[in-house]
Amino acid sequence: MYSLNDFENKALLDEALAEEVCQLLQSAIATKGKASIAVSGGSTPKGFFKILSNKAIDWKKVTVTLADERWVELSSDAGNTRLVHENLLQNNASSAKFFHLKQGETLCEETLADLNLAANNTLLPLDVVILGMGEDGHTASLFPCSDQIAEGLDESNKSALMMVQPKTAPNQRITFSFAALKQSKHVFLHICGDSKKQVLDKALSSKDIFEMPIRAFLHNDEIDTQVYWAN
Ligand SMILES: O=C(O)C(O)[C@@H](O)[C@H](O)[C@H](O)COP(=O)(O)O
Repeated sequence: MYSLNDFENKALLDEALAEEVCQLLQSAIATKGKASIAVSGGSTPKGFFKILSNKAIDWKKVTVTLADERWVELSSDAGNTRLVHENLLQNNASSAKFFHLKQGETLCEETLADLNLAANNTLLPLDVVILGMGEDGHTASLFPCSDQIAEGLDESNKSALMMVQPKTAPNQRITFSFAALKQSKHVFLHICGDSKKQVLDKALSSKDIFEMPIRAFLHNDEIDTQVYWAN
């Protein structure tokens, strides 16, 4: 299921989302002494990252990771790691821990097994996940038409992290599976602009998750996806 939170503009959305996430991370820290959050890359979240980075959170108790990453050099503009370092892991948030999804040179079975173990030991289930959405209805790197989409959307998938080779976008990816993301305590979908609203409306209008993987989050009764949208 989902709730739509709409805002007059992007700046108001970024403020509200950062405040909500701040409270959720503080509450997780108060309850269990630590918190974890997975964020998305892309062009949408930069303003939100900047505001969140200034929030008074005990950031050294927070582990930040990405919902997905391109398997490219960490310094590359094509990846999300640099974006997160330059915009979120700044100011107060510079003391947060960062869980790198790209570790090692090749994305082989052994690398994935190590990463899955480390993710299970350090940050899963996530307290907060902020998803983005592509024009084709992909979220994280769960791309429709990729050979890995059945595995990616399989609710009983034991692998939290998996390899995806999109057919419609560049770079091999590593992504959290739907099975892992759906365990997150709080799920947000952060989208801006008219065209994304149209994609959202299309996603809400029918239920085929393989056509639009974001539907897996919007139509699942066990997930309360908070959609944050501004024009
Ligand atoms: O790294 C990424 O690209 C993502 O995690 C991806 O799922 C993204 O969130 C959407 O493609 C939306 O991207 P935009 O914000 O650029 O529209």
